[in-house]
Amino acid sequence: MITLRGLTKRHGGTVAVDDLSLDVEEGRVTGFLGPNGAGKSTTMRMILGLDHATAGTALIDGRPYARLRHPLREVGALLDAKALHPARSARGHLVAQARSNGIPVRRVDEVLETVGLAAVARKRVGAFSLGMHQRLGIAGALLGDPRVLVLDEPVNGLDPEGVRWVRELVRKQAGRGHTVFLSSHLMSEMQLTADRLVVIGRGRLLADLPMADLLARGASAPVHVRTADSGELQRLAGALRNADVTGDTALVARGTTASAVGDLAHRLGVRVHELRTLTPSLEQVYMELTAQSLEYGTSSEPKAGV
Ligand SMILES: Nc1ncnc2c1ncn2[C@@H]1O[C@H](COP(=O)(O)OP(=O)(O)OP(=O)(O)O)[C@@H](O)[C@H]1O
Repeated sequence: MITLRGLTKRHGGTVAVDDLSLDVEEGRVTGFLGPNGAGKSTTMRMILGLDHATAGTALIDGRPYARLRHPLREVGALLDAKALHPARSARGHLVAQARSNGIPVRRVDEVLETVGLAAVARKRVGAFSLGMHQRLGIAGALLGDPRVLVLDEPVNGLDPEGVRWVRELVRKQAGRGHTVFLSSHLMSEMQLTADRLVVIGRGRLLADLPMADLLARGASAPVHVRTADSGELQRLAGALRNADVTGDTALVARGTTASAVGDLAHRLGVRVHELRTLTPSLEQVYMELTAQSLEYGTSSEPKAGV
């Protein structure tokens, strides 16, 4: 379990992390979301003892990182996957990490196998692709089979198979009762991976909820409609204030409800062949939640809804 209490980090006049208190519990995957510059990496660096907190505490199973006897056996981390010596081999990196943490070297070959790098174990890391760097970073995090994993954008640069592999890996770790805390900007992937979400903006906590509760908090779920023919669809689309036509006879309406759309279709004499409330996307809910706290936002106007 990771426990943050009043965790704060200031860089001169910039408050990177602002009085953050939360528990990242074992047995589940907790997603860590926030716009660029929200303070996710800084929070993770403080958990891992790489940045000193200006105020507050970050504890791993009740102790600060600096007081862990065998850090790699208690917490595995992936922060900046590219920060590796380019001339060393993948295996060389992991062997050095294993030796300095009292981990048997045979574990290195196990994790290289787990992350799919066994065939390139003796290649120079300098020649690795971004995806291979990520896999090697994850191998390092898994080396000590720790009960806590802190992963900063682990799927960054991975192909779809790699993304899915990370998802299955972290779900398996949580299934073993381990604590997984991971950040990502890929909302659709986060929706599939995380049980719980922590959202921050400008260093402050915006939400700390189970996934289902966060999705339910969204303004409204989109409504899918299919009509009998395209002319009727056009009539219905013209009468809705916020609708995306998704096919000849299909549209998705936002900011409304299935009953309101059904009533409207009835009034217009539009024959509805399908009417369904869709699960709101995490992306949509996240965008609404963080709209006020974008450090580098664009100025597009939010759409009016009916
Ligand atoms: N060493 C530093 N000196 C000054 N400011 C810093 C330093 N490190 C981070 N910051 C600032 O702290 C804030 C939080 O940065 P951080 O990298 O933690 O955000 P993030 O949520 O990880 O962003 P991203 O999604 O872009 O990785 C930003 O405003 C950043 O500019």
